[in-house]
Amino acid sequence: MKVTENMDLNPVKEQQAAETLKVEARNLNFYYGGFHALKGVSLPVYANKVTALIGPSGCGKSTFLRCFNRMHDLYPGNRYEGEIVLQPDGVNILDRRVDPIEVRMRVGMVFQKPNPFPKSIYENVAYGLRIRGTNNKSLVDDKVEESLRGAALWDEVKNRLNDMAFNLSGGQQQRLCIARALATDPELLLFDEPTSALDPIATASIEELMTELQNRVTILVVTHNMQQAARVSNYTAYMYLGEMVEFDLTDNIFTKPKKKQTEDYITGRFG
Ligand SMILES: Nc1ncnc2c1ncn2[C@@H]1O[C@H](COP(=O)(O)OP(=O)(O)OP(=O)(O)O)[C@@H](O)[C@H]1O
Repeated sequence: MKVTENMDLNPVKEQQAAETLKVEARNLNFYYGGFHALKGVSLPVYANKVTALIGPSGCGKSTFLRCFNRMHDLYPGNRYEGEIVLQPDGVNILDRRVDPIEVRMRVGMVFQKPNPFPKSIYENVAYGLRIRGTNNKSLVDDKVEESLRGAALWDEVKNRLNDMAFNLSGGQQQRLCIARALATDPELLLFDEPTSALDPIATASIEELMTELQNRVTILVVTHNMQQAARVSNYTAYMYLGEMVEFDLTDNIFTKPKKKQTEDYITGRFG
């Protein structure tokens, strides 16, 4: 390779430049009433990659994640400023004119504790399709199977689709919630500490699933577990007191962070 004077030799920048942006937070501020919880946060989220949000308790990870599907709209007094731009259409999903229900079809969410609806396994997965008005039985059947396969649950439940979802184990319930989120073909999946209520075996299967799902969806995950961030993510963002401190390739964050604050956190000296 011929090196010219102006050539950017920073491999991180080169790698990032080669990625496709799926969604980008731009100078995002968020307020719970009078409390300023997110302060000018910007973050690129690259398509078909896993991006992990880490940081000490209370730094705003969950608050930030919930902005991506307008979940804060459900409570009065909450206020966003700034933009979250979803590609490829460049729509600012925080724009009041954008329907939050439509946003939630494109941006799915999986919570810390598995939260299946009090319905059958089948109806849990079919739920989003029914909201969308898809009622054709064979279409719904196909989508339910495809989503359960996508969540690596099909083989375990194919003969008991009419059982209540609560009869499944915790790990199976979490995979069911992932299948439910996948059924509407989301472009972005948000995971809020998805394994903190699970045992190590169920945790490993969810982590494996996240890696497989990258082929079809972009993932943003909040985790307290730094080993998990290191195992599953391509990019990591470190937050502190409502601000974005550092964002980089996960390998760099864990081996050569640029900011001392990040280094102190990942080495366990603080937080
Ligand atoms: N509904 C709410 N009303 C007012 N303040 C809130 C609300 N939810 C969270 N906060 C505050 O916003 C800040 C960020 O909280 P958040 O839950 O986003 O942090 P976090 O990094 O996800 O924490 P943890 O890792 O403990 O889950 C905290 O100071 C918290 O007390």
